[in-house]
Amino acid sequence: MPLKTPSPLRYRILQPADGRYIGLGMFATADFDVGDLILQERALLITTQFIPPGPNGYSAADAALHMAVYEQMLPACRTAYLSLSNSFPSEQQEITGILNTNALYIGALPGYDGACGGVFNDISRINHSCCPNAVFRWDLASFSGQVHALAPVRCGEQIYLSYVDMCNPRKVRQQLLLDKYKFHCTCASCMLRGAGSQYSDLRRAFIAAQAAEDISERKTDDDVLAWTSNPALPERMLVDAAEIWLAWMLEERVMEERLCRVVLSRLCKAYAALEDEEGVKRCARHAAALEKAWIGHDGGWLAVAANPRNTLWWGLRTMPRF
Ligand SMILES: C[S@@+](CC[C@H](N)C(=O)[O-])C[C@H]1O[C@@H](n2cnc3c(N)ncnc32)[C@H](O)[C@@H]1O
Repeated sequence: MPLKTPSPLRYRILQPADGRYIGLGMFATADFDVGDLILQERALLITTQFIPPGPNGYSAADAALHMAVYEQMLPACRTAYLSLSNSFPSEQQEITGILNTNALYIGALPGYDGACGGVFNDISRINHSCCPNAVFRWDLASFSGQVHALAPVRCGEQIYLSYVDMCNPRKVRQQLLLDKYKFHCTCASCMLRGAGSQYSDLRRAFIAAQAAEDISERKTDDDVLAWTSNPALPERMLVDAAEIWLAWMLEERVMEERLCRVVLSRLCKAYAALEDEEGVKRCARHAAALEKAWIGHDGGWLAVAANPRNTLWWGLRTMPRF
């Protein structure tokens, strides 16, 4: 499939003015809403060996593979590749150091079940934040990498991805980033101190714990049905709890994919059961935007937002029972 990157480009690669990041970063030159495509780009290089390597670095066979892939690149791609940053100057070959610093996870490709990584001319310039405003996804149909907004991004703001699991507490994230990517994270979340930092760690731990629970769609349906059929349970019991989960994920900018999906689905169903049309629309639109960022399309949520009264859950809590 052809690429869909908007023309002219709606971002620029610049040196961050605040000096907090090493090297360059990507900045928005337009406003983006949640789910909007910021850019789409084919990789300079794709390799079947995904980084980072084990504690002993890459084997000689890995290094030979990197060299073989590099040698197949077109000259213009090689020049672009060599101009990317290298946080591993001690690696025996520069090509491997650049790969370590810049590869993004692509996952399996048809014909190869292992994990692949890709290096990109522009996407690999995106700095890390533990409270990112964008997400990377591999789009097989166009054989390219896509970056979508995960939060509203205003013109002039820097675009960030997360390189590590954001549910970890600050200290663990910092150590992971130092070990795997050789930098001290200076993102807004890592700059929090004292009670602010403790509160952030607590909320992330809570998000991780919830995500590890049985939060399947089936469980959601069982919970919503149990609540609709028991008038003794408080009317806003389900929505109040789910709104708190959602608010914490939004405030931390930790949009844990599995948990977000279930929380928004739970909210849509509970609001429908309460005949709260605006509640369903708001949550279904949010779910549609996030799905666009994660899977490339709205996942059917726009149809729910367009017609909340058509859902199976409509009025289940408010209608008289026989
Ligand atoms: C994929 S590159 C990102 C683009 C890079 N800044 C450049 O100039 O090409 C990753 C490197 O950028 C720097 N970097 C990324 N995020 C950072 C952060 N939150 N704090 C400090 N340095 C960061 C580190 O040197 C890291 O190894």
